[in-house]
Amino acid sequence: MRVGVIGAGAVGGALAALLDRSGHRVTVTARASTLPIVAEEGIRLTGGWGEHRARVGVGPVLTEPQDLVLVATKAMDAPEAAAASAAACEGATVVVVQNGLEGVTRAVELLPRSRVLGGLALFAASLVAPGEVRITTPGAMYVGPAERSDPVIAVLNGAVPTLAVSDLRGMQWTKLIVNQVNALPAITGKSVQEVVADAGLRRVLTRSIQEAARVGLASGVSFGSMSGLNAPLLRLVALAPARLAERLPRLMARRMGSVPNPGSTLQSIRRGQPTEIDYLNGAVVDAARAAGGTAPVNAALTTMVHEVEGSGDFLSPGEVVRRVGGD
Ligand SMILES: NC(=O)C1=CN([C@@H]2O[C@H](COP(=O)(O)OP(=O)(O)OC[C@H]3O[C@@H](n4cnc5c(N)ncnc54)[C@H](OP(=O)(O)O)[C@@H]3O)[C@@H](O)[C@H]2O)C=CC1
Ligand SMILES: CC(C)(CO)C(=O)C(=O)O
Repeated sequence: MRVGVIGAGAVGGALAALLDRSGHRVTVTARASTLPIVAEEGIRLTGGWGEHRARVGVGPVLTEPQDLVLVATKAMDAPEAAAASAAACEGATVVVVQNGLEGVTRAVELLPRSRVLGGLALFAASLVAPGEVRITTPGAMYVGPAERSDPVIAVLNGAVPTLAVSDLRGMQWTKLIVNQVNALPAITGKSVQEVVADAGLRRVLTRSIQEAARVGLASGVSFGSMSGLNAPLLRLVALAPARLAERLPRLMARRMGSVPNPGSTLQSIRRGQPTEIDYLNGAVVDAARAAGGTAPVNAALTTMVHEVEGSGDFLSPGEVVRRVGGD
């Protein structure tokens, strides 16, 4: 199958390499200094799914028609990146592999001649250098709305464990809960596992998770089941005393394994790039407002990530706990 991947970063690079390994004809888009490196050396995959060097086609945009296209940029870059390759997406299935709530809706508007699906990646990937990706935690992809028998699910599942989902919105919200682990590494420079091991930061993370789960419930969301999280558990976590709810971040860190995971937001900070935080904790703040409430912990975390983006200076755990305030 002809597969195009828009955005050869951590997730796009990993998926491009895995699809190449399972025999597909893969072309990726890349910018600036990444393009000549991928053209010359391909994409190198290491870590939890083994080693592979993928020789893939590469250009600034997709020019040839594709059967399947994966959009794997950060949320704020996706509209421009997808529009630039729109002609090659005509008639193709486009899977927007992205965190946050809005990616699919925006892509449907931009690509009216494509079938657009959403993709939620539960694996953790680090872009260690241009064209080089390390899988720090292997995990599944959830794609939908789709049936189990959908040929696109079969193609993806041949490369990376992929499950079809019917209620994409419920799954996007559960992923938004998982992505509560992103902000604190971006603010402190620590891995997700280090954040969870720190008592003060773990308390802040627990409060942001509980707040996000309450906002989801107030918005009428029916949380999907993914990676040990499901609707009854998240309802329990939303209402439980903080001490009990702290078990959830501990469970999430355990599932991540021992290889330090910076998360995708800290990786942007380390590269001096803008982060996606307005689409993660920021989305919780927006949803709270739409439901007539507030989300002060998620708002404080969003503000602090933007501060670190601007200054490049990480905050100490004590400062973060103080800034988030009240228990
Ligand atoms: N990393 C992870 O472990 C996970 C990430 N995700 C989600 O997946 C999505 C992608 O994240 P991730 O792979 O980490 O992000 P990266 O920043 O590693 O990769 C994004 C890629 O998109 C490229 N890009 C940006 N704008 C354009 C454009 N206009 N045209 C072409 N390419 C462009 C970037 O190029 P350049 O290098 O030039 O900036 C970069 O290579 C995000 O929504 C993230 O939240 C989900 C699960 C896990
Ligand atoms: C799954 C997880 C938390 C992996 O790090 C992720 O989605 C991200 O980093 O954006």
